[in-house]
Amino acid sequence: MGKNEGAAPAVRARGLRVVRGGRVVVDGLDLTVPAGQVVGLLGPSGSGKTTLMRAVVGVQTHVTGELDVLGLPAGSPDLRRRLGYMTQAPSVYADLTVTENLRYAATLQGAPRGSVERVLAEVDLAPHARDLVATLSGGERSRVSLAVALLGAPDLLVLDEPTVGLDPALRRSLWDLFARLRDDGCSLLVSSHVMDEAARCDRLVLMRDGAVLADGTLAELRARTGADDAEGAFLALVDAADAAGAT
Ligand SMILES: Nc1ncnc2c1ncn2[C@@H]1O[C@H](COP(=O)(O)OP(=O)(O)OP(=O)(O)O)[C@@H](O)[C@H]1O
Repeated sequence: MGKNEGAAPAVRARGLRVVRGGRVVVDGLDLTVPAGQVVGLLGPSGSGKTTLMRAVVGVQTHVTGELDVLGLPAGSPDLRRRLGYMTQAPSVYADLTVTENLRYAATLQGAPRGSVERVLAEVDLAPHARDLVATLSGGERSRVSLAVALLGAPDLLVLDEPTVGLDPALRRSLWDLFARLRDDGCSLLVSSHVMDEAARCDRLVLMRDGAVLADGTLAELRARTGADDAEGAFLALVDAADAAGAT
């Protein structure tokens, strides 16, 4: 039996609604993300991916409807140590070394001793442990942010566009890491607007205008639309939704 069999879904939303700046940006969203999978949250810029992730990790205000994370209401104090979140903006100090950043974050999170060395190895940054973050490349810097999110050995990792701006080899090594974390029992929700990353996900959630356009495996979405890839499936689903809306 798999580690996550019978486990509560990683995320379960019913009628989720979020207002930002006086505007409804997520409207009646229903979604179930199973545990123990790498789930890709895909959609164009402004479709609500970041807003949904912020609601999941409990930092978004003006959220109504039902939202459960690992079987508990989003924002529950008990979830704090079970979630890892990597935002689009770097969450590390440029004037500290990689290790200093991680030690500081580990203290704030109350992460166990030894977690700094563990995450350094996980994101392949041990050779840069003593380097100032200011001297790292963009890809190395985003791996430091990822390492911070991994410090508490989270059950659910929420990553907002972690591969943006990275070269193809680095993107591949990060997706390999996500698969390893999944194999160790972690659930991952990873946003991207690069549709070709869909092939690395166990399951996809396609978002548009603050709602879920479709969700399923890439094979299911391809079969449903007759498209060759995620981008084709997304466009076919947009056309179908527009045609349904026009009638
Ligand atoms: N602080 C804010 N105040 C008001 N509206 C906001 C705010 N942040 C985002 N929005 C709006 O909410 C909507 C959803 O934005 P969100 O950042 O969730 O989209 P996204 O899919 O993550 O986009 P991207 O891929 O560009 O990050 C957009 O229309 C955006 O303009």
